[in-house]
Amino acid sequence: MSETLNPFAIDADTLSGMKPLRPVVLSLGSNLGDRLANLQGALMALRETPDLFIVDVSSVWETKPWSSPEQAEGEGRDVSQDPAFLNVVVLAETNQEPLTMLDRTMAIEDAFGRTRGEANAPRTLDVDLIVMGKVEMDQPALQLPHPHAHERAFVLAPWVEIEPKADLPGHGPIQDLLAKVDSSTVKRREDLALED
Ligand SMILES: Nc1ncnc2c1ncn2[C@@H]1O[C@H](COP(=O)(O)OP(=O)(O)OP(=O)(O)O)[C@@H](O)[C@H]1O
Ligand SMILES: Nc1nc2c(c(=O)[nH]1)N=C(CO)CN2
Repeated sequence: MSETLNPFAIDADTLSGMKPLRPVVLSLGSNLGDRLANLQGALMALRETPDLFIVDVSSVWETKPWSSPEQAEGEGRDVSQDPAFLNVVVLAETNQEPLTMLDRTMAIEDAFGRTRGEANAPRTLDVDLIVMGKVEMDQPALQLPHPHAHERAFVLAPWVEIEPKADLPGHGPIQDLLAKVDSSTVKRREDLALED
């Protein structure tokens, strides 16, 4: 039988260059400067990121500065007097590699005046990668899933709002995780929203 030409066929080279789309969850926070404008700008920059497709954005949440239990017990910075954060969670899909995404999110932080000093210091913009599909990484530059996500109400509450059935790999359903953390530290700001 003679071979017919299929105009929709994808050749082998193209196919091997195609990377799978992975779901990605990002946490955005700001507690310095014009917090809402910083989050809005970061969302626009994410929308302009090649090969990153925004699927959903949570409400804006006002959240108390969080620090790890060790830090709260006196090792490290006392964040209790720091200004409150505004936080949102963004769901997206990407075929970028995790470290490429990290480069991009750090460049976005820099563009919004982020300075890097002490851990948990007030910041104009923080963009954390929470999960990227099933990727597991444990390098200083990038840990996936984010090692503190399961204990952070400021991540879990906005995430549950837009993806209630999600699981955090290694920890289970995010609704159950949210039930275990102190939700009195986070409050949805019904008067605020990010624009598309
Ligand atoms: N999942 C991740 N998302 C973002 N950055 C990460 C992640 N895993 C490791 N990092 C690394 O963490 C470094 C410090 O980040 P950052 O200054 O934002 O820390 P932090 O916000 O004070 O604390 P935390 O990382 O607990 O949110 C970054 O340079 C980045 O390379
Ligand atoms: N409420 C709140 N607390 C934090 C936040 C944040 O975004 N929101 N980010 C931190 C470092 O990533 C540390 N603590």
